[in-house]
Amino acid sequence: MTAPEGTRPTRSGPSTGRGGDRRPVRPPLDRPRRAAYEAVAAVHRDDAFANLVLPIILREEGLFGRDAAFATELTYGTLRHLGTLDAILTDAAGRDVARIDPPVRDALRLGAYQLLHTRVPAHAAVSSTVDLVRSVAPGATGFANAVLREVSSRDADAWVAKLAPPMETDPVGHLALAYSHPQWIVRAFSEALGGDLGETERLLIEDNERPPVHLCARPGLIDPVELADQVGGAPGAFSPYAVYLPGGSPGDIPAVVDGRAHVQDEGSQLVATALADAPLDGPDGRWLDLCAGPGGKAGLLGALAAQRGARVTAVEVAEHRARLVSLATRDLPVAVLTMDGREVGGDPKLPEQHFDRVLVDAPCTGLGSLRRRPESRWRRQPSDLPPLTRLQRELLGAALRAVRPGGLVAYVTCSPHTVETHVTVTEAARRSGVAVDFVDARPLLPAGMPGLGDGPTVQLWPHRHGTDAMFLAVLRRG
Ligand SMILES: C[S@@+](CC[C@H](N)C(=O)[O-])C[C@H]1O[C@@H](n2cnc3c(N)ncnc32)[C@H](O)[C@@H]1O
Repeated sequence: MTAPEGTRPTRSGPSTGRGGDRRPVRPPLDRPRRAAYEAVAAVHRDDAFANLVLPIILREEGLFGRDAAFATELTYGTLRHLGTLDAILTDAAGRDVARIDPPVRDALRLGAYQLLHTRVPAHAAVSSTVDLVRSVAPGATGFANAVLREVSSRDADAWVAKLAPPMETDPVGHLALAYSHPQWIVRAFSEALGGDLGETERLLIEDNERPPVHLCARPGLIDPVELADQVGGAPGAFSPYAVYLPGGSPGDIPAVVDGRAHVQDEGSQLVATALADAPLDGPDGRWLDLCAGPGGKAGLLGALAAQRGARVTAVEVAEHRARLVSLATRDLPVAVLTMDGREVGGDPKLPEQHFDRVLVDAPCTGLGSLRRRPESRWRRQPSDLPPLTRLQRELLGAALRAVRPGGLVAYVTCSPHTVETHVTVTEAARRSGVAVDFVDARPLLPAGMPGLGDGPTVQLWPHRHGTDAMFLAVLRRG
């Protein structure tokens, strides 16, 4: 495709001099867009994670403050909206995006994102993207220019109206295209929300928002109101330990540096606290975190355990993640074991019927935190579910062996997929061979918290509670 007449961007850069060569001097590629391009390209080329690769690129480029924020917005926004952007680019280019040279494709995605989802003026979005294409694929500037002119001929809503199937006949297809999620994930969310398409839509919208940063003021170490004052934030709506951070880098906060607070979604705080606060008869000194890496919940449980004279055993199979647990729980009564949590009963360090409270924060698809990992919705596949659910069942089975009679097990996922939540819990309990009762988890969450459903399990939601979509089931061993 060649650029139609009159669609080439005009340039107004300073001239190189009088008379002679009057070609404009091109401004150097702007560094925030270059950084965003490098991050998006690394995600697609190297399977990188945006949240890991982008900070490195920003540091290498020396980008801070507003420039870093702009690069971050472009990177995360482009990756979140990728499905919709690709459908639009396919239409605008007259060929499947899969058939566009990858460097040009990633540049076009960034350009289309700026045109449709930011306040960047159209001429700036087009010309900066063409500059970018010139630097990565000089022969493709005319093509890029023409595609972006076509993209800019409609706004985002008009593109959705043109390309999405009708909501009435194909609601999943419509929502998937309109809100840039794979169809199988839209279907899973809708099922977990009881088929309520209006709520499903609100959830998808929330998934495309920049997530807030929550801090956990570790109980007994720092008062959350004091922490909120220090960071210019606000105490959380639900968790007694949550503080909402208004901006800035959490790593620069003294209380985070010295271990009195850590970064943790409020939903994660709530499920860990629910286990710690659930009424329990008999001894209460031995707590177990069976899937502890990188240590967020172990940090909170450790601080609560310190106040109550209990000790936490934190198990993590991956060595580097076990090291992170040790760091996150230094100075707390937490012993870290690097081993497979399924070895309960097969290793003297993990005896059967020994622990009073057990947390299984199981490995899962992470569909409940898509806001935080912008590329993960495109990486995850339905085929991930069978091996994950088998592991979840085995870990929950191990937890039910580890807990003493009368003791409590909390099963937690950061996914609302019913196969990872209800199906896993029901199946693991059935296969465990021990008597198990479901404890109603709703009263274990703060009084007055809305939208907790019919129990006994609890599903938190970004659009209802402002948290990740954490699932919680609490089981008592008979
Ligand atoms: C959802 S993450 C846990 C998050 C953690 N509780 C926190 O709050 O920071 C699940 C963890 O389980 C670990 N894991 C996976 N299989 C395991 C196994 N068989 N035994 C113990 N840990 C396992 C993973 O390496 C991962 O760190």
